[in-house]
Amino acid sequence: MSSPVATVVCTAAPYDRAKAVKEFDETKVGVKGLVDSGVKAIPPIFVHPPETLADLKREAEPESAPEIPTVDLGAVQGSRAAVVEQIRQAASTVGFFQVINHGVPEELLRRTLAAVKAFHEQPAEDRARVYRREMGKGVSYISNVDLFQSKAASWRDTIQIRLGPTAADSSEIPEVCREEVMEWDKEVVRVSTVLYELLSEGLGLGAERLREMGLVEGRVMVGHYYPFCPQPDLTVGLNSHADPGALTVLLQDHIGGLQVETKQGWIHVKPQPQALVINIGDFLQIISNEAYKSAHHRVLANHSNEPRVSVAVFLNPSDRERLFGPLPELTSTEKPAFYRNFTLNEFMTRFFNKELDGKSLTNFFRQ
Ligand SMILES: O=C(O)CCC(=O)C(=O)O
Ligand SMILES: [Fe+2]
Repeated sequence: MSSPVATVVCTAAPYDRAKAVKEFDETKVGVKGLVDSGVKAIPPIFVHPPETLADLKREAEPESAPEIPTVDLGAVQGSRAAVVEQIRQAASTVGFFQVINHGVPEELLRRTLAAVKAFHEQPAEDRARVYRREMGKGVSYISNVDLFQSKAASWRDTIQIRLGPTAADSSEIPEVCREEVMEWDKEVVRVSTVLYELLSEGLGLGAERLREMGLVEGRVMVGHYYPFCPQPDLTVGLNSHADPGALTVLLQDHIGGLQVETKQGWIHVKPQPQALVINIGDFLQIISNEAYKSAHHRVLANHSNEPRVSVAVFLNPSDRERLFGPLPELTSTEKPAFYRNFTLNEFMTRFFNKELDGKSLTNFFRQ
């Protein structure tokens, strides 16, 4: 007699990722809400594929580890040419540098980080009120800008505030951070104007060239909050990406976790009290005809008990319908334009319809 054949009945429903993502989004309280609920393991929607995880680099680095350059902006008074050269060098290689002596009062750096932290640590119902994916009036609180496009979600929440050319109405900006965001914006405008002048000179152009293209006017601020992650080796804080805009001015707290991809591999952007981190975006790589380079960067999931806070302001041209491409002064028969012309609308639509996992500029290569 043959033995009875066991029939295995699988009662567990197959895992429905799309449903889990939607349910998470509908909580409207982000990763912070999960942490507050006491999760000890990260939900499966946050687990990244093995190829992403294998490449993460968390180990402590030796003292001799490479670092991104630090430029002393205060030295402009002594030797402007030397500062232009340091910035040109950084912008044309790693695409990332830190600036010190930028003139922003230390207490404003501290207050801005504290205000963004306070926004994210408000009672859940206060955050949920501004949780939305559309920028609408110019303020939106979301977890993962690419939540519905990405293969895996990241351990991070964000408040986005439009600062220009049409800024969010100040009454729309949550009161806990309103004053600080507005003061911060003024300082970013001042510092980025100086940086564009130095970057223009580094390209051999007149100091006003980049600024006159309106590259300080289109501004969006993001205030990121990276809560403690119980399983930091299974996810990331922010996927590897290059910023699409012209220039990014970033303020980070003391926790660390930001890394940039260089010829020597991924290196840490070490928190320096009072420094601002500056990076070149794809747009500036294109208009400089690759004299300046945007770089891939990412943030590791935060394993510290203290949350990590960072505030980035993305600087873009204000005119979204104008045609942009490599500047004619930077192209020649020996160095023809590497990219075709495009409008910022076309460029940004391409960026936001995909996962944050790489460069968008390959779509704009000249055929
Ligand atoms: O949080 C950080 O340090 C980096 C943020 C960033 O790269 C971005 O918002 O594009
Ligand atoms: Fe970025």
